[in-house]
Amino acid sequence: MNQQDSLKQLVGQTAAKLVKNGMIVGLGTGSTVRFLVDALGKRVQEEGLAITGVTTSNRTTAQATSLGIKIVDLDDVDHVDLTIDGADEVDRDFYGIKGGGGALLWEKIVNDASTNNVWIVDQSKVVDRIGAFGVPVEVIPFGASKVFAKFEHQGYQPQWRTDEAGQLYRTDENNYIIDLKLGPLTDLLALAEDLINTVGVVEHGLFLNRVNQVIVGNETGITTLTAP
Ligand SMILES: O=C[C@H](O)[C@H](O)[C@H](O)COP(=O)(O)O
Repeated sequence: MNQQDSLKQLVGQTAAKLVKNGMIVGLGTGSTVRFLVDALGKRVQEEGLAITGVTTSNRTTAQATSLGIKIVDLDDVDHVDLTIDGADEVDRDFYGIKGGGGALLWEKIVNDASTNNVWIVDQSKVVDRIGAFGVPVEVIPFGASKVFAKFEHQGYQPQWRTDEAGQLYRTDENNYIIDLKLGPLTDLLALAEDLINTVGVVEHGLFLNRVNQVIVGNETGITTLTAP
């Protein structure tokens, strides 16, 4: 395992300890969350930890179910106690970008329904100013090229997300993703507002002040950042 994966495993295993018996737990998506779900599956199997999970992607559902974690639909619970998710970038004000794995829409919905939100990241994700990663935007397929053209016109430097086969990437909701390659961002609130008000946009990957705690894995171990 390379160093970055070791850090992802470390934060995943650390966050798994936050989960208590009886909790309704939101499970994020991505390579870091995979380690969390592995660790939770182990606790379910070895300690009899009784939890109910809601997931943010079909991938996470498949992994969690295969490990014996009970998964229900978000609409079948009245709240979520704690959601643990990864992130692509986060700054010291807890402004973040998500959606590198294409799961931003369900992730934001579960985040919104959750009393507490924790992100788990390796140190490479903590930045002074978010944006270098790009901003993923989920758009419905109908008329998507019109949205793309609008973004071009606005100077947002859009790129279609493609899959391994070179086809347009499809999300779990069968939508497309357009990545905006804007570079480090200054007026985040205005951008978020503009994106969500663009007809055809379903959701965007700017997660602004949506998390209570960030668990960061670095060479010296774990650092926990708490919301400013
Ligand atoms: O759509 C995917 C999610 O937002 C992920 O949580 C995010 O991309 C981080 O993923 P990873 O842990 O693989 O870097």
